[in-house]
Amino acid sequence: MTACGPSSSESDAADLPDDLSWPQKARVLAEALPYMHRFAGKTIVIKYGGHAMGDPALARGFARDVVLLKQVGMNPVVVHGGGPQIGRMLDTLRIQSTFIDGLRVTDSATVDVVEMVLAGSINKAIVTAINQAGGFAVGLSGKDGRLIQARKLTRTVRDPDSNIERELDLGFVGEPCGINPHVLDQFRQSDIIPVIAPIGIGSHGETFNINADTAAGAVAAEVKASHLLMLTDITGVLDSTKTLIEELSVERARLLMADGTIKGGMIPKVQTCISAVEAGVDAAVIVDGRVPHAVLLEIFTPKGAGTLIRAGVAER
Ligand SMILES: Nc1ncnc2c1ncn2[C@@H]1O[C@H](COP(=O)(O)OP(=O)(O)O)[C@@H](O)[C@H]1O
Ligand SMILES: CC(=O)N[C@@H](CCC(=O)OP(=O)(O)O)C(=O)O
Repeated sequence: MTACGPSSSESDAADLPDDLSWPQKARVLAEALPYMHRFAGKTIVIKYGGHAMGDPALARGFARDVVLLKQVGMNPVVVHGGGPQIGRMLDTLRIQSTFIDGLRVTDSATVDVVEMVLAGSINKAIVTAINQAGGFAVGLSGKDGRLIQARKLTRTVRDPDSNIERELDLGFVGEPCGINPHVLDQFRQSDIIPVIAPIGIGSHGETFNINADTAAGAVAAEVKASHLLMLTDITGVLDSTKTLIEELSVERARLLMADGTIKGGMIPKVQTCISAVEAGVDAAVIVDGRVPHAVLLEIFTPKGAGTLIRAGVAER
């Protein structure tokens, strides 16, 4: 390929505060070596949430982390969200939007905007950032190669007064019912980093809006990822006293959702982590994306930056 000029991968190294001496930096690198060996060849699915994307320096740091994972022999797969960005576009277009349990009720006008924002501007911004950081990213939505096949999501609620169940209609909100692994297999063999927008394709060609956490979990389960990292804008799962829970068993997670301690956008995140570890993903971690290089911290150090959920006994 003909080069058109330098990428910014070297020039933006000074984006983040430099608070380590050179010997400390050398030690960090040396300590990362065993993790590089352990995770070489493993697939790491990273869910990059809309709230974690706000700060340009952090976004550049994220892109560099992803490139570094690929460079040292891992197989990063990025699945992104963009809820706040969709919300802003809907506001501009004066389209009202409501959420039920963290899911956007999606009518036909809304699904067009969701696809435009997710598969259009956000997907391309992330692809550009990774490529600027020296990587080779390719953007896809779940429609490309029928990567994410989806069906309409149905939700039932029980009326507390009458105790009668009724079905809620969330419109074009979908749930993944099949992931085409061949598409991602092609990338695993190459230097390409896939960046996936959580748009699903229905059996009749309909477009479905899929919560990005759910999409990331389905991808992680299908590709048998070793790690699922969920980058968000909070330190992790908080208990009722607002204290960070560093390790969360599946049982306790279910209790905290039932008693309302875990609510809103954290519900699909935690449900996704549970499904992922039950499907064989070794570790699902809700990570604070506001921490510079949160991905590297989580993968290359014994002390991660959020809440770890894994089947069996969790240790950290
Ligand atoms: N128990 C909890 N612990 C932490 N965050 C929670 C909890 N319950 C609800 N939340 C909310 O979930 C939000 C994360 O979900 P969301 O806004 O959808 O993030 P993203 O855009 O990264 O997917 C947090 O910012 C917080 O407001
Ligand atoms: C069904 C549903 O809620 N879809 C989400 C898709 C984007 C998303 O999940 O983005 P975050 O990860 O940034 O929240 C939405 O419309 O906002």
